[in-house]
Amino acid sequence: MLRVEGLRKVYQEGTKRAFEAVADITFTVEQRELVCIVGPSGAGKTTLLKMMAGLLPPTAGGVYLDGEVVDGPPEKMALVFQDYSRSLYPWMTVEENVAFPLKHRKLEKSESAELVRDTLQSVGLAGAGKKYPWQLSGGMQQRVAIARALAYQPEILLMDEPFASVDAQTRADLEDLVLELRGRYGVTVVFVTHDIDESVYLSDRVVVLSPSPTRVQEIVDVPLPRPRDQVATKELADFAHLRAYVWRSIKRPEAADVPA
Ligand SMILES: Nc1ncnc2c1ncn2[C@@H]1O[C@H](COP(=O)(O)OP(=O)(O)OP(=O)(O)O)[C@@H](O)[C@H]1O
Repeated sequence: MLRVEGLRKVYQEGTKRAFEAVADITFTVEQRELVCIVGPSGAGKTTLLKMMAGLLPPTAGGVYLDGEVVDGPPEKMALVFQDYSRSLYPWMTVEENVAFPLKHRKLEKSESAELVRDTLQSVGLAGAGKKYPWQLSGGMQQRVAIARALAYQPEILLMDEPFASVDAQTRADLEDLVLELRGRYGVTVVFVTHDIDESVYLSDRVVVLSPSPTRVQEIVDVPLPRPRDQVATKELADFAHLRAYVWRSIKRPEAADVPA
């Protein structure tokens, strides 16, 4: 349903300092799939996600959602970024932040209030609606950002290193929250991460990117059983094997020659 085809991005095109960030990327994401994108630092992961979100025009190729070209932010998509402190409005309460994107939808006030209440409850923040973001911990603020994205009722959630700025325990909790919410809302998730363990733990498939100018190095299937569990899943020999495989593919592309 979401197809990335021959995508290329050259920054400052036509100038002497033109820089090819993304060379040629093609892959598809099926409905309800959870696909992680990993790659070395500076590989162009954010550039790719911005093009997928219709925020950055590609130099060549295209992104297609249900067969239609994406040339601006699609109604069916929502985004969650790493930097929750900049993505939430500090002068608005948690409820107002979650309700903000709903203003574009012509919803009854009661309908909008119900969506805000339900999504805050689903991320475990039922009691925090009247607080301001700066009164919450980093992990709680990121939950607000997730609730805001879900209240918009997207078919696709694009997440750009959403848990890179929180501590390890909170990160594990938020990973499980994403898995639970995907089950509950049936949303398709594209998740950019630096963290190989995180990519294997969450994914149905991992798209491994090469260093810049970026190409798809390979796409790794992750047939680990669901529901996943932070301890039981990570104890599996298959988890260790996949993790090592993806790691080698990123660090030493030529060394990932044992099939996953
Ligand atoms: N607006 C821009 N103008 C020029 N070059 C840019 C611009 N945005 C990004 N780049 C360059 O494109 C390359 C890819 O950047 P991008 O942020 O997409 O990579 P990334 O894989 O998300 O990085 P990281 O792993 O560090 O988060 C980098 O070399 C970066 O300097």
